[in-house]
Parts: sequence; structure tokens; C-alpha cells
Amino acid sequence: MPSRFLDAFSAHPQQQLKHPDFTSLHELPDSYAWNQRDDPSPETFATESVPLVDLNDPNALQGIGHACKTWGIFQVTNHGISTSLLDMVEHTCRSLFSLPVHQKLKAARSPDGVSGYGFARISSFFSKLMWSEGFTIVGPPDEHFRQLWPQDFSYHCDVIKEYKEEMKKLAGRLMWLMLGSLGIIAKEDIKWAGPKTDFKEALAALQLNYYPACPDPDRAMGLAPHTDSTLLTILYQNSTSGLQVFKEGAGWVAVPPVPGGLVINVGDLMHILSNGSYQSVLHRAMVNRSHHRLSSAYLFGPPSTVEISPHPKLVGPTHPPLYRPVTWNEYLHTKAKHFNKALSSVRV
Ligand SMILES: C=C1C[C@]23C[C@H]1CC[C@H]2[C@@]12CCC[C@@](C)(C(=O)O1)[C@H]2[C@@H]3C(=O)O
Ligand SMILES: O=C(O)CCC(=O)C(=O)O
Ligand SMILES: [Fe+2]
Repeated sequence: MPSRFLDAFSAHPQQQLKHPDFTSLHELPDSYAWNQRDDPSPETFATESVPLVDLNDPNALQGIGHACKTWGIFQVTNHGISTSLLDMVEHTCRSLFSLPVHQKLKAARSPDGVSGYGFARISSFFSKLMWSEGFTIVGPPDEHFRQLWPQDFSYHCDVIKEYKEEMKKLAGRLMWLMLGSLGIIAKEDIKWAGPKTDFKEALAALQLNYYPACPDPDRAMGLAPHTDSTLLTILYQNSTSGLQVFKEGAGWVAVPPVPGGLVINVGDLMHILSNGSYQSVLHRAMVNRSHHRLSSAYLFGPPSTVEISPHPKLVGPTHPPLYRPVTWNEYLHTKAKHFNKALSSVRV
């Protein structure tokens, strides 16, 4: 992984927070009690639901285009990722987060680093703590995994490496479907997709999330509302629901787990590339009183020094570019500094 990608975080070191042992908390400490009025809108019982696309369906391209324009998120089935691989990833997550706190802290994310165990990067923008633990993987997981599991780290490394390879292939396929729906179909149109149009040089981060069962779920927040700074994100969630997305006019809408399904969401860079056609979706994770929840997000983006700008095919006299060119590295810097105002700060 080129160091430039990591630079984004060294400029904005994250304050080290103390990790609790969630299992020892039988009441919600005040530091975890969120004021629900912080929400962009009160909770509503939405009648709409996030689109579901079967990737084997000949109309998948249209379905995806429509979902990206209206929702910025959809679920997919028949995506080609085997259930056994998803089960193995879930098992690795479970094994990781159930390690004793002192063991997990051996692989703690350093204040200016990106990989390792800790609170979500966005924590510093909120006065309350989130009811979750995270583990971020950028580049090979070996070093951190050796610290976590001195005996069987190589098994877990293999699982994560295979998962990242499979996710990269799926992300490439989804990129062409999303772009195709905007009329961007030729490989010359996206030069950095590489000679085999397989996005081989693309970068990605893997974020493993664990949301323990919570004694007071209505006042807690698993992961605060945010958009991803990616082109697209592929999210696997276990059978416990918790993910919600914000939709204009509908409020917060739950994204229930679909057996064997994956959640795909549009990130900020795709919003820029599509010149605003595709929405990067605001989402959050809620917690549950009796069940813990696991999720893994594959955060997919371009090579760190490639400039992303509104695609020339989508720009014209009546459609001026809405954003200036920005590299992923630069955008992550902006996000680390301005958080939810990052997108508007690159608007022309
Ligand atoms: C490549 C990425 C994308 C990051 C930063 C870096 C590594 C970890 C990602 C996340 C994962 C959790 C939500 C988020 C908002 C966070 O706090 O860390 C993401 C953030 C972003 O999408 O901006
Ligand atoms: O756990 C979830 O459902 C959401 C995770 C997420 O948004 C992220 O890791 O970026
Ligand atoms: Fe996210």
C-alpha cells in the first residue's frame, strides 16, 4: 500500500480513547447516551424499502442505475461470493472481537495510522461514544493478526486475503454496472481501470465492525451517521439488523439482512464521478438489546493518486461540473478534517 494513502491520517491524528469491556457494562454510561435530537429527522416508520437487485437478472443494469439515483444504496443477490467464504469471514470477526480487551489492544490502531483495532475514525466528530468496536485493514493483515493470534494467525490472514480478492472482483463488476447505467461503457472512459478493465490497481480498506448487545439500545448509537469516502462499499451484515439509511422524504429506513445478500452503497467519490447523478447515502448502525451484530465493509476506491472528477461524458454546456478533481488521498484528508462537510468543500 503506497504510504501516500496513509498520509491522510497522520495529518489528523486521532485521539486515543479508552476501550471498555462492553460485557462488564450493565447500564448505559452517560458517555454513551446519545441525544436523539441530534438526528437529521425524527425516526419514522418508512413504507419504502431499499431496492434488491438479482445480478443474474438481465435488467440488473437498469435496476442498479435507478437505485443509485434514487437511494444511493441497494442489496444484491447472486453476486458470486460463496456463503462458505462469508461464513469464514464472520467466524474470523467473531474470533477477533471475542478476544480479551488486552489482547485486542496489542493490535490497536496507532493515533496517526489507519490499520488496527479501535473506535471508528469518525468518533472524534461526536461528543458521545459509539457502542461498537472496529478493526480496519489496509494492506496485508499479517502484522496485526500475528499480534492478535500468535498461534493461528495464518488461517485468519488467508480468510481475509481471499475475501479481499473476491471483493475486488465484485467491486470491479459493480463499477461497470454502475458506470454502464450512466452510458460510460468503454474501457478508454476509465483509464485507471487498467488494461484488463479489472481495476487491478484500485485500493481498498476492510472495516470489521462489532456491535455488542446493549442494555439501553434506544439511547445508544452503534455507528454515527456518515457517508463513505469511497467509490462504492460492499457491506456484509450478519443476521442481526441495525443498518439504517437516510432517505429524503422518508427519514431513516432500515436495511434488513437478506440471507446471502450483500449491501452496496454509493460513496462520495462515485457521487463526484457521476457529477451528482448518484447519491452517496447517509447511513448509520443501531444496536440491539439481546443480539450482538457483526458487519464487514469493503471500502473500494481508485489508486490513491488518480484524480477523480465529474466524468467528461456527463459534463456539457447544460451540465457544468459540480466538483473539482480530487484524489482519494486528498479526499480522505478533507474528510478527516471536515467530516460531513467534505463533499461540499470540493464543490466548484
Ligand atoms: C479508506 C477509508 C475509508 C474510511 C477511512 C479509511 C479507512 C476506514 C474507513 C472508515 C470505515 C468506517 C466508517 C468511516 C467513515 C470511518 O470512520 O472509517 C470510513 C472512512 C470513510 O469512508 O471516510
Ligand atoms: O455496520 C453497518 O451496518 C455499517 C458499517 C459502515 O457503515 C461502515 O463500516 O462504513
Ligand atoms: Fe459506512
